[in-house]
Amino acid sequence: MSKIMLAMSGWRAAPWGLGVAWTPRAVLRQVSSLPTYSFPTEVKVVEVGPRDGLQNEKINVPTEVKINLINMLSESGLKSVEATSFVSPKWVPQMADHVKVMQGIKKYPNVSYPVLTPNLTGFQTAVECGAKEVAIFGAASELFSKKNINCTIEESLQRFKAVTDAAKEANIPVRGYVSCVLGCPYEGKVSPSKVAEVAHKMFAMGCYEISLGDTIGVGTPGSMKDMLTAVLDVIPSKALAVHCHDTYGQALANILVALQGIDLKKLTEAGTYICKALGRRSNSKVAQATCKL
Ligand SMILES: CC(C)(COP(=O)([O-])OP(=O)([O-])OC[C@H]1O[C@@H](n2cnc3c(N)ncnc32)[C@H](O)[C@@H]1OP(=O)([O-])[O-])[C@@H](O)C(=O)NCCC(=O)NCCSC(=O)C[C@@](C)(O)CC(=O)[O-]
Repeated sequence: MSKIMLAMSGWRAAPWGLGVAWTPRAVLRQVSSLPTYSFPTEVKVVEVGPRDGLQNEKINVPTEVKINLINMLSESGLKSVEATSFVSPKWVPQMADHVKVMQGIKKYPNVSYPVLTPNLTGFQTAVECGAKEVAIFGAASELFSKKNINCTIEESLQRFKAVTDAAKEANIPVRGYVSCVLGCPYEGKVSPSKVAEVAHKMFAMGCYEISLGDTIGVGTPGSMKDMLTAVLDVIPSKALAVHCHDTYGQALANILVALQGIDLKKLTEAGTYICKALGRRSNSKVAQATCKL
């Protein structure tokens, strides 16, 4: 009984509306009349715990522990493990051991180990340490950009262009993160069109994949859908990923919306689609999904 009550309260906004006879049979009838959505047949997991999780740890996690963690994650079957970030140790002391981490981990042949590189300095050091994939990280919010990487969005794009140009030369794939796609801790609401604009610029400069970050976990399935609809106007879904922090317990619901994609106009045009996705919780409660058309 309590389960039914729970389900009923959760379904109040469902398409059939309020005022129906809420018997278990009625509930089942309504569920079976829901449109059926396709789910992905393939899921790509980008494990970000060693970077996004550990960058927030207040205690100093010893380098050896990080290396062991990354090795164990590789052995677990993951194909992509974000290992560290080549950022300033003054800004993020937790990642100050990036050289040792990158040089200390076992590089399994079928696993990629992307690292964050905010500028050319970081890119060059990362490559010297053996990085074969990098990620640049921008934001759809001016204030977040300033507080995170100490420059405006426009300035960040210029720095990223230098990185993507160098990466092209070195034949190194680049992922692009856009933070604050569903809300900013400083500016509040962020418009889907701003997200689409920044994402498109990063895609146009050569990122093979754009990961859309709900940095503070304020997104909901509704805002995720609106944002993705705007971004899908300018970037093909095969090049999109979502990165959902689970701060308010919404990450899995938001990922589900991204995966279903059925209501998103570009996805409905496709006869079949493969959606690569992931959902996970790390120390910092991160979940990330990547959808491929
Ligand atoms: C971008 C900078 C470097 C600009 O920082 P800055 O202070 O403006 O840089 P600068 O060019 O003026 O240089 C200042 C000093 O930093 C050094 N420096 C310069 N670049 C590097 C580098 N790459 N690696 C190491 N050192 C560097 C540089 O050599 C110099 O050293 P000094 O002469 O003072 O001794 C800084 O703001 C920074 O490192 N920020 C990192 C922020 C960060 O890592 N945030 C967390 C990751 S983003 C995230 O978590 C979101 C994401 C991706 O998960 C998605 C989501 O959830 O939304």
